[in-house]
Amino acid sequence: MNAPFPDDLGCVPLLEIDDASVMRGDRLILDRFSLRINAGEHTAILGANGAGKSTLVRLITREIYPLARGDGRASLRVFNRDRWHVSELRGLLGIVSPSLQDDCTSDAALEVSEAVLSSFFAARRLGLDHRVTESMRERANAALVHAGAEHLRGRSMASLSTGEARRVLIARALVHRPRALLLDEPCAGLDIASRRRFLESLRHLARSGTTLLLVTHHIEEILPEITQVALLRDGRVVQHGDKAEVLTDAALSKTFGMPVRVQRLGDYYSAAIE
Ligand SMILES: Nc1ncnc2c1ncn2[C@@H]1O[C@H](COP(=O)(O)OP(=O)(O)OP(=O)(O)O)[C@@H](O)[C@H]1O
Repeated sequence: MNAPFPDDLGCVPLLEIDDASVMRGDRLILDRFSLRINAGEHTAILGANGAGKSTLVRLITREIYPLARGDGRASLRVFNRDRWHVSELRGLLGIVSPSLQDDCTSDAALEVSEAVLSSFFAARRLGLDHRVTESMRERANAALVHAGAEHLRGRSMASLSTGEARRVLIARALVHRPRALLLDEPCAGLDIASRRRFLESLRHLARSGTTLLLVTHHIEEILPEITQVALLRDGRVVQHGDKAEVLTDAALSKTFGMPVRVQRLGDYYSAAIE
């Protein structure tokens, strides 16, 4: 049974995954997986190729489902609820993923503002039956400004660089003023300067109150504002907690299956294979 949303979502866990097991094909990919992230705790989920990160993202976004638990209890709750209406979910958790980017950039006729506005209708494009109000346009413009993408208005999504398209997708997610953003490999395909600029824009979002859940292979992308890190390996959480306690040589070596040396560079971290 779902409880009504409390007025103060800051006091409930953003994400609770409790003993979730997920099969893909005939393989068990997430094995009795548990993770709890509190609202307001900017968190990075770090793991090697094949650790199960995308599977976890798809579990959270309900593209795939966990196996039923023996006790009948739900193994996934977002903001204290295990069932959502899509429109409610969009208002809570914005999602930026490679599959969404592929969908939007493969449509040659999709224009940037339309890509953002169509999000109000949970659609990829605006249709004849979609009534766009002035307030929706204002919110879409504000989201584009917030994501640093206002100069891209009028361009087709297919014509944008990877980094530009990523900013538009962030605007598309922000248009609902979500409490949290789930970002799956958001720096993939960006050069080092674009990556740094993009990470700075995420820092701005984090400081303005949007909780970030950043899924990545790269320790270098863990922003100063991110205080919590969960390490994944073979579909399980190796370690989860305060960044400084989790980002150690031993924990990273276990996560990546090789001797890793972690370095701290100001507010950022980096890692190298020894
Ligand atoms: N549809 C599928 N059928 C069978 N196995 C799958 C399927 N999708 C993913 N897997 C397997 O699940 C494991 C985890 O994959 P997943 O894509 O979640 O990892 P990841 O951490 O996101 O990896 P990467 O960083 O390389 O994207 C991998 O071993 C992968 O081969």
